Amino acid sequence: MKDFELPSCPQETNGNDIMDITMPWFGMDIGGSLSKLVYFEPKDSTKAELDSEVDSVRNIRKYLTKNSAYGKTGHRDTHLQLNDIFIRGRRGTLHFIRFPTSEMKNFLALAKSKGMANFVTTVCATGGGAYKFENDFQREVNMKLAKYDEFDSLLKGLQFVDSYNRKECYYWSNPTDESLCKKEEYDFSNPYPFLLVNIGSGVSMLAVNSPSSFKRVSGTSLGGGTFLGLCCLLTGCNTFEEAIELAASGDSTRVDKLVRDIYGGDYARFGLPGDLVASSFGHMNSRDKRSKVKREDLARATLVTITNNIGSIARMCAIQEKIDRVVFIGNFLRVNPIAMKLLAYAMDYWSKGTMKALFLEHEGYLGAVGCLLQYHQSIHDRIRN
Ligand SMILES: Nc1ncnc2c1ncn2[C@@H]1O[C@H](COP(=O)(O)OP(=O)(O)O)[C@@H](O)[C@H]1O
Ligand SMILES: CC(C)(COP(=O)(O)O)[C@@H](O)C(=O)NCCC(=O)O
Repeated sequence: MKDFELPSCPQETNGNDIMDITMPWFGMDIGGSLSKLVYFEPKDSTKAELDSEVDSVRNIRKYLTKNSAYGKTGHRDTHLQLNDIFIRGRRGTLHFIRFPTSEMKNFLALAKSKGMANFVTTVCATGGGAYKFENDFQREVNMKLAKYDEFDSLLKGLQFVDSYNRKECYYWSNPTDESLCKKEEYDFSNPYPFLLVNIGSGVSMLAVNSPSSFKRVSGTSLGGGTFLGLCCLLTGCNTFEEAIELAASGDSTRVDKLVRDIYGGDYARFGLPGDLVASSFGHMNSRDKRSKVKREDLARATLVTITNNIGSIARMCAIQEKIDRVVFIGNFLRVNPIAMKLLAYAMDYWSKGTMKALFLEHEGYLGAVGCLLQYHQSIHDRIRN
């Protein structure tokens, strides 16, 4: 286990003093679709520390750790909880909480009602929402946001989480054979270089060469937000979970035009197999085919279209950067084995086995973790200087 040598949790009070007291430790990643909140709960507090803990802080800790649902839309992913984590010499538990960014107003009202405004004067935040909602945090709950870049945060979070969780990184073995395809652990202790593909609302691709050296090489606006948006339009579904459930029992070949629908079989000269999608949604110009298609088929075709497009761009970026390991993260992959297997298949098949698709258990929370770590580092630096 690696202690990242971060400071204990000093907190700026309203009087701008730096105090080392037991306060809630948060990292927030406010994305285009979901807000991710990571909460570090110290587990090594002395009796004196616990006795001196103010009621609001105790109430916040209890509220967050005893519940797994907050209001109608907030969730704690209890299966992702990490115990025995060391941050700046403090031992504790990391909790992972998410809510739709569209609920930010309600989140701020809840934070206010729990007395957060009285104690936590600065919260570390990353993602576009750290900029967009900065004034709302200040106005509604008197909180300052310490803002960190989302890609710096992602990479710091990735290194930290992977160093703690032996089972963090995995791949899908035998991706070209559905009956043999299964999830396997991957030793990511020697990771560089790798391509990081963050599939959030949109998609960003980073070539990562060392812990501190990366560049954003590409991106696409056809991402997780596009999948959900199109699925809602085409099927009338309302949630990501519903969209994935529909897709799981759908048949995309009733929607997509395949190579064999055009060639009658493979297009052998250029190695295009008959079951390859030639034209996504290509059948849907036919009134007859439209009349037979089900919501499930449309959801599946949407998922396949978006995923294959991301896989194809990722592969081209990996070739261009001469990288053979591609790590896919972001909440689009949450409860989404169909997409992961498709990406694993695409990387393996088109690279003739030379490229590997990797995945991470805390796929959607890396930015929030990294942001929490950076906040502690910067406070540490401020105290030292
Ligand atoms: N409960 C959910 N609600 C909304 N979108 C979800 C949910 N679970 C997974 N997703 C998917 O995750 C995407 C957002 O991923 P995320 O990594 O959180 O990105 P962002 O930072 O842009 O919010 C959504 O566009 C959607 O495809
Ligand atoms: C603007 C973003 C970095 C925001 O991140 P997100 O909230 O989607 O995770 C991302 O949506 C993105 O890279 N979009 C693709 C832009 C493009 O390269 O076309």
